[in-house]
Amino acid sequence: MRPVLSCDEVRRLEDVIEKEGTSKAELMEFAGEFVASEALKGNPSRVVILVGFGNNGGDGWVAADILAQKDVHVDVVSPVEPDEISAPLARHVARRTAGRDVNIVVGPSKDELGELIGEADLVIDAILGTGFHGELRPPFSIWIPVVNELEPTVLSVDVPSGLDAQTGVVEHDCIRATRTATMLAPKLGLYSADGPEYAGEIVCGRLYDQLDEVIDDVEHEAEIVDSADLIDFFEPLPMNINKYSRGSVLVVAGSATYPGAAMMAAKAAARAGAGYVAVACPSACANLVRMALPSVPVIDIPSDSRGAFGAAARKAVCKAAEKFSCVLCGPGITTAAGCIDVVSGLLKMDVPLVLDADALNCLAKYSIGGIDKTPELYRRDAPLILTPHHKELSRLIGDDPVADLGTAIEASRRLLWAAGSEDMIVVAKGPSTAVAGVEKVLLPMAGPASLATAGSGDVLAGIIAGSVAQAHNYAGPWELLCAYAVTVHSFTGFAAASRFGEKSVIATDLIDLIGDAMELAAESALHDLGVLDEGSQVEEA
Ligand SMILES: NC(=O)C1=CN([C@@H]2O[C@H](COP(=O)(O)OP(=O)(O)OC[C@H]3O[C@@H](n4cnc5c(N)ncnc54)[C@H](O)[C@@H]3O)[C@@H](O)[C@H]2O)[C@H](O)CC1
Ligand SMILES: [K+]
Repeated sequence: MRPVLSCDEVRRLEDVIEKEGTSKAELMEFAGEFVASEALKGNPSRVVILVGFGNNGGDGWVAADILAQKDVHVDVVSPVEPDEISAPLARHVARRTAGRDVNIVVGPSKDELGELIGEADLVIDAILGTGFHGELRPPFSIWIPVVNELEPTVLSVDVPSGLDAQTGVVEHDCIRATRTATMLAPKLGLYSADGPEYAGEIVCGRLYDQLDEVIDDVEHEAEIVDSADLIDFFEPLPMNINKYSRGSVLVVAGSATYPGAAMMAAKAAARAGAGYVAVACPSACANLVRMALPSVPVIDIPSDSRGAFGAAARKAVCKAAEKFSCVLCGPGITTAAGCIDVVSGLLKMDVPLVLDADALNCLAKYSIGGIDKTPELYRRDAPLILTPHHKELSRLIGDDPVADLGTAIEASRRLLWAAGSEDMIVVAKGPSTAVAGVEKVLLPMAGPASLATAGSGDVLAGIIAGSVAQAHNYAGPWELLCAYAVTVHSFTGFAAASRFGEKSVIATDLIDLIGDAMELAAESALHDLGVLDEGSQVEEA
């Protein structure tokens, strides 16, 4: 797993490194060397380097110096003369570079800037990094649209300029990078909100050779999960199993209005590998589910007058739930009184439980001011996995806003710290999904935008429940198991997008591709580990 840091954590890490004897000035030299080495990969003959007033610009000035020494024609575009640069370290390297064989262009007009970029093979964006806040000011608010309009190959330094490195939000405008060379560790904003759209491919410069020894001296906002980290989940099925010992899931879902949610979640749990999946749904939709899923037993639960779980549902559901290795509750249930009862009944049982969709809204409904204030509702001895999207997560914490990855992680931590349990996991769903546990927050590989389609969450909930059900002898951490399920879901998105077209994917397509997705994820893990070479992977896929 690879750490992702907040801006504060990066600053603390720089301080730790400085205490160990490597100054910030030296780090800037290493950052510039890394940028230059990334730039040279494309063998450019002309490079335009856009620099700002701060240390991000400093990295750009160092790279300019190195590239010029490698016989690359370098134009440095600066808002001011090197002597007028405000950050002392950056001013020092700018003055030094000014004495070398580089062409410095101070405050160009729009046309001059456009001409320079038009002639260049590569643009290096060293305008703004982690120090950028608020609204983009001139001249950068003028430069950035000129760059984007010409669509050159752009290498951004640390983060694309205009992106808030912490939140990933682009308020006004932002450089569209082909690649982002980030320093020491990726910043959270590269994975949040607008980050993935603007950052392009992310490469990380370690800068400091003893990074592994000091990186744990600061907290990590999150950790990126690579397929290789999930290798243990791709074991083939052992011979000596039966349908129950493989793992069983009870899907407590559906209503007269939303029978499809129960069908999709149940089928996904089975496709994810559970040997026995049953559905407990209101009698109002039981026959529909039976007809749609011939391989799935359906337990009739008393309905209310609208076809949702009724007053007698809690007892019937809890009795049925006793026999299963995992219970998934929520898809399509509504928030009727009987549903709230069912959720509270299941929470009192010590069965591994996944709460999704309306089960989360039921939980929010019967706690005042957010469930983080009423942890007794969900303190229990078996794994509890909550799978909220941003709106559901906001409801769970008393309607405080959850708008991006950073606020989703913060909200998840509020719930987890209140419960204080290693058995509780929040899968905070969004364009980048965070899997948060009390110990750590994981960022599994994000799927394509095609996954933003109705029912996609029911499929993910099914994959999670199916995976938990199979984890009999699993010693944890549960975060990693959920990260595996999220990764498989992401791969279903890629597989479905290539088969049906990016815009045409619907949730039911994903279910039948879960098996393919598991194979793609396994191949990607073997490739990461160097067991499969590039050629064989392409052949297999
Ligand atoms: N992480 C590391 O170990 C290293 C990082 N380095 C680089 O340093 C930058 C951070 O540098 P800093 O000087 O703190 O900030 P910036 O260069 O990003 O920007 C500050 C600069 O920008 C101006 N500014 C701020 N907001 C705006 C705005 N809204 N509009 C216009 N201008 C704005 C402000 O006036 C400041 O002058 C980090 O990203 C790395 O690239 C080091 O090289 C060492 C290693
Ligand atoms: K930048």
